[in-house]
Amino acid sequence: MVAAIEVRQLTKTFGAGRKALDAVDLTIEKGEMVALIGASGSGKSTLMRHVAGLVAADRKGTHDGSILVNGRPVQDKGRIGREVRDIRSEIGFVFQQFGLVNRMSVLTNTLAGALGRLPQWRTLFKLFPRADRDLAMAALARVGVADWAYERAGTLSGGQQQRVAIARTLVQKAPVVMADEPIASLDPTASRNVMEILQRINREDGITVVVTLHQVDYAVRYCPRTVALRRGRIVYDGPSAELTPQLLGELYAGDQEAAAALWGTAMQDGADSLEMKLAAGLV
Ligand SMILES: Nc1ncnc2c1ncn2[C@@H]1O[C@H](COP(=O)(O)OP(=O)(O)OP(=O)(O)O)[C@@H](O)[C@H]1O
Repeated sequence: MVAAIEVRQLTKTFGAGRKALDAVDLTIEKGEMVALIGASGSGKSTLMRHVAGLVAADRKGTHDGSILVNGRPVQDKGRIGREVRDIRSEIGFVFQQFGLVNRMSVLTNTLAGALGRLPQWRTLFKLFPRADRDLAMAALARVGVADWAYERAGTLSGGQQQRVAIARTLVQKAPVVMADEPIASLDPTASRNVMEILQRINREDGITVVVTLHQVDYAVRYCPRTVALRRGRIVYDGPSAELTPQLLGELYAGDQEAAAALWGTAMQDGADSLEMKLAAGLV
């Protein structure tokens, strides 16, 4: 079976020789829900941008540096593929800051997901076919914000706006959703809600979901598999359930602040958190 995302030997150097990504190999099968974790600056967003074909990897060196999405080449040896716009239409993007047009209605923002498959004259006049309007309303109902369909997007709470962003990917009919820190600006309740919706579209629709997270506890709770990055290299790729404070302490040895931050809220609310931190060598 063709993988949803296949990254081979991807290396990206910025500026004076600092590798933001260092020979990254990663295969994500269709229908998986994968967390991408790592401290600030570990390369999560850079990897996402490469998969989206927004940034080209290094050309030099011995690395192959290729990325396929649904078997189609996003980039190869530092060159962005010719079909990249078309491939990108198969990826739904969700960002930390929602990426909605605040002054437009929630419904119009959701319908924007259909733009890629409509002729330009329709999009210019915002003439969306009935089927897409129905699809958008159904998507908004699914994420629980249908009652706000005719409100301006900017008036919604952060959690509601993020749900609209997910509804937009449903209208896009994207088989792959890449969510870059979708809960970083949200409170715990809204965060759980957004993660539950991502989990639902993964389980019910078979949509492949890749989500970057700062905190491991959300990865453990919602994503069967976690990929951990450190300084541009994959230091863990396996079941989220096997991630323990001890293991994180080992993975991020010498960077205790990063390990402690990644363990995050799970550390804060357990009565045994000090013991756990001690066990992990974090204090
Ligand atoms: N356009 C750029 N020019 C120069 N350096 C960059 C650029 N983009 C990213 N970097 C560097 O690449 C490294 C990885 O950054 P990246 O944003 O991917 O990390 P991240 O894991 O997503 O961090 P965060 O969790 O803070 O978003 C960092 O050292 C960053 O400074």
